[in-house]
Amino acid sequence: MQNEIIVITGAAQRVGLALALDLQQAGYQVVASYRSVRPGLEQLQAAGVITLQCDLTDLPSLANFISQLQSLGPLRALIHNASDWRKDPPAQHQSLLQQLEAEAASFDYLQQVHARAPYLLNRALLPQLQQSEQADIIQLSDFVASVGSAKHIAYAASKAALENLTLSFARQFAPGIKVNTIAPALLMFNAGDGEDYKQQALQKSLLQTEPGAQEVVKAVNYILSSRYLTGRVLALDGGRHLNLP
Ligand SMILES: NC(=O)C1=CN([C@@H]2O[C@H](COP(=O)(O)OP(=O)(O)OC[C@H]3O[C@@H](n4cnc5c(N)ncnc54)[C@H](OP(=O)(O)O)[C@@H]3O)[C@@H](O)[C@H]2O)C=CC1
Ligand SMILES: Nc1nc2c(c(=O)[nH]1)N=C([C@H](O)[C@@H](O)CO)CN2
Repeated sequence: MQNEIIVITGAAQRVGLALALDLQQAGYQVVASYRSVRPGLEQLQAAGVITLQCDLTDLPSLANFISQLQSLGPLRALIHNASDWRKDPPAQHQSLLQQLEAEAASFDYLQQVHARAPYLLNRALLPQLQQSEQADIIQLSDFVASVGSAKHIAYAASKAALENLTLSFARQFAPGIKVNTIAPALLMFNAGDGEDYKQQALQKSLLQTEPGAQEVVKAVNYILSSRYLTGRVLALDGGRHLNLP
């Protein structure tokens, strides 16, 4: 694995940061994309991770990111981690048109981050993934892609689109490239989450725990090491699917 290149999107904080640091430490050369400058950037750079700025919804920015990656040679893996967990807009706009515009903008934006950018990156970087003896595409989805959501309907739909990409790309890119998705339920709370919210969220799964980023790190390492897993969505959800009334 020495110096094999792994690209991770949205890696300046939280899960992406933990993944980038773990894989760099394991001997890969990690290339991390970031949108905003976060404290994690310094940690990445100190560890030797190559950091590239990109807004994945902006096509000129994405094109610039892809051309920087194209100069790097063979890719061992591409990990689609970048994500925006925004709620559906409230019904508060003055006119019907304004309401539709707000909802359409949010819907389109989420499709761009979670489905369009992975679709474009997978296709553009295919020749470099094919140059690796063994290559992986790993996508980060969400438990709600399979059951829907009350307040994050557009987010859940965009993650469902991402999960569907797993199927087409796994078929198209086999046998050289494995394509898998990880679908976590709660991993990490956000700063500002209150105690009541946390208790409610914890009780949604059978295991009732906040597992943290390392759970994804372990799942990614498992997928990278497997020679027989492709086209699958790996559930990482504490048994949330069985927590029925
Ligand atoms: N955290 C959790 O409990 C759960 C997470 N997941 C999934 O796991 C993955 C990691 O989660 P988490 O660490 O919480 O993710 P975050 O919400 O912390 O987002 C990761 C990064 O994505 C970046 N990003 C968002 N929009 C864009 C964009 N348009 N262009 C480029 N980068 C962008 C953000 O950049 P910026 O810093 O600029 O905001 C952010 O740093 C995600 O795919 C998430 O959906 C699934 C279920 C539960
Ligand atoms: N991109 C993100 N996706 C998700 C987040 C997040 O912070 N960023 N958080 C969650 C929640 O943890 C949820 O699973 C329970 O509150 C879901 N997706």
